Amino acid sequence: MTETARPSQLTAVPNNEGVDAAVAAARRVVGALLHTGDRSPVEMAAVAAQLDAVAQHLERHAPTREERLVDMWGGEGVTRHDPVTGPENAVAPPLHLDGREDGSVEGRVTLGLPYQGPPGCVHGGISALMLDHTLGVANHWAGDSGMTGTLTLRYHRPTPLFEELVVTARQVSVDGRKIRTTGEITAAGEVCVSADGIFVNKHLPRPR
Ligand SMILES: CCCCC/C=C\C/C=C\C/C=C\C/C=C\CCCC(=O)SCCNC(=O)CCNC(=O)[C@H](O)C(C)(C)COP(=O)(O)OP(=O)(O)OC[C@H]1O[C@@H](n2cnc3c(N)ncnc32)[C@H](O)[C@@H]1OP(=O)(O)O
Repeated sequence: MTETARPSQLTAVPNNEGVDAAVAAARRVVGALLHTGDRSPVEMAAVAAQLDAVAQHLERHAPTREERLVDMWGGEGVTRHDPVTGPENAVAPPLHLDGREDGSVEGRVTLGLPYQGPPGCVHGGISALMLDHTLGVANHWAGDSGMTGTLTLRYHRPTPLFEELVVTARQVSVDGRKIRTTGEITAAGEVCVSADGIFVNKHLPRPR
């Protein structure tokens, strides 16, 4: 194999400390709020006050938005903030993607109640989000990448919550600036959602 020197981890690995640890706790809070709901003895007004106090503390010590944007895009490697894989983003499931030697990328994730659409199943927009991102990362892994121009999805069967999902994607072709990419989400070996994307080779400048 000639590719062993290439890093195959295409998404940021969470540090179990710093903001990543706080974000993991925030994800837990989001899940716990949804699981608890209003029909519990929990005093939600007190919970709201505690959470507001945490938010206020963070806001007081945050850099400006412009500074933060520069910081977010400072590294040349993988992003830590995106809403699919980002360990700094509490709304990210998070999905962790690895590059495979056959040129495709693969990630595994189990989603809970915050991502529910139909009863007990993943919201179709969340599937679209994961596939859009995974197709984008597959392009990055293949070498030619760009912005999503058209993303076509087929929902074959409901995508289950609370079960391991495998999200895969691969670049199919590059024709000038147009990049074709496909991917799918499977559960227990069955295809739940498949995606065909046309990406256009364009990159917005990083904030400086
Ligand atoms: C978020 C994290 C990013 C991290 C990046 C850095 C490192 C991280 C490492 C790994 C991660 C890698 C990747 C990131 C993962 C996911 C990425 C997320 C994807 C997105 O979330 S991205 C946001 C949504 N996306 C937009 O916000 C696009 C808005 N839009 C535009 O910016 C323009 O509209 C554009 C650029 C689409 C085209 O504009 P343009 O002027 O450059 O194109 P032009 O007219 O020159 O056409 C040239 C040829 O493309 C064909 N063509 C044109 N438009 C098309 C379309 N829509 N569909 C199909 N084909 C189309 C024409 O037909 C022609 O084809 P032909 O040559 O054959 O005639």
